[in-house]
Amino acid sequence: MERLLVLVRHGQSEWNLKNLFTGWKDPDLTEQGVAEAKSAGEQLKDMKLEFDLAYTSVLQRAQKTLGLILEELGQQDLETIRDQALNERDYGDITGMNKDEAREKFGEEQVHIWRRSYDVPPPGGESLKMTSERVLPYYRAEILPQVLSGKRTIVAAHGNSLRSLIMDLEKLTPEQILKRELGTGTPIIYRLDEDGNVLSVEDLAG
Ligand SMILES: O=C(O)[C@@H](CO)OP(=O)(O)O
Repeated sequence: MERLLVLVRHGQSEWNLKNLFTGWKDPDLTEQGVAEAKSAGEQLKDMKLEFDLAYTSVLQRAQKTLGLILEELGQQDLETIRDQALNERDYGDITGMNKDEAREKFGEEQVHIWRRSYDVPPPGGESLKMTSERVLPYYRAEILPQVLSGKRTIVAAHGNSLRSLIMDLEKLTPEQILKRELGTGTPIIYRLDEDGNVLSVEDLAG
């Protein structure tokens, strides 16, 4: 039996383009983001992949990315479950701030710690560790059992919610995961064994 799990970060959003901390804010995709999502769909179609179930966050950039991918695959009516557990990490008080302006105001090092340390949250927001603490229980309770039952599953979510999942799937250390940058609209294809361990991983970013 095939146990297929595809993860994809949303295409470029308006706030990615403006270089703003986004978190739980809900900007739309840019034109480039739409193109990235369509091209992710084409890549999956070329690989002859099809899905039985989809998951996404409650944020439109992830939902629209998923919708465009499914349209390319001719699967726009696929059962889709939307859950806040898959949302981007909450950036708290710095949400909406320009990332370069934040570096000027708080210093390069502090901003790097907020963005890429494992367990230091930005003020009023979530660290990657805190993000994992909501993503992983949801993955284990809701998504994994479906994958293990043979439902080919796609998850369209966000840089940091997916990082916490990838860290767990690939058994990475905090240092390893924090160096991993996920491309917008780039699918990562996992095949799992019957216990949910990764048998193979293919990152279409190459
Ligand atoms: O702004 C955000 O919400 C995220 C993802 O774009 O940014 P970062 O790269 O700092 O994790």
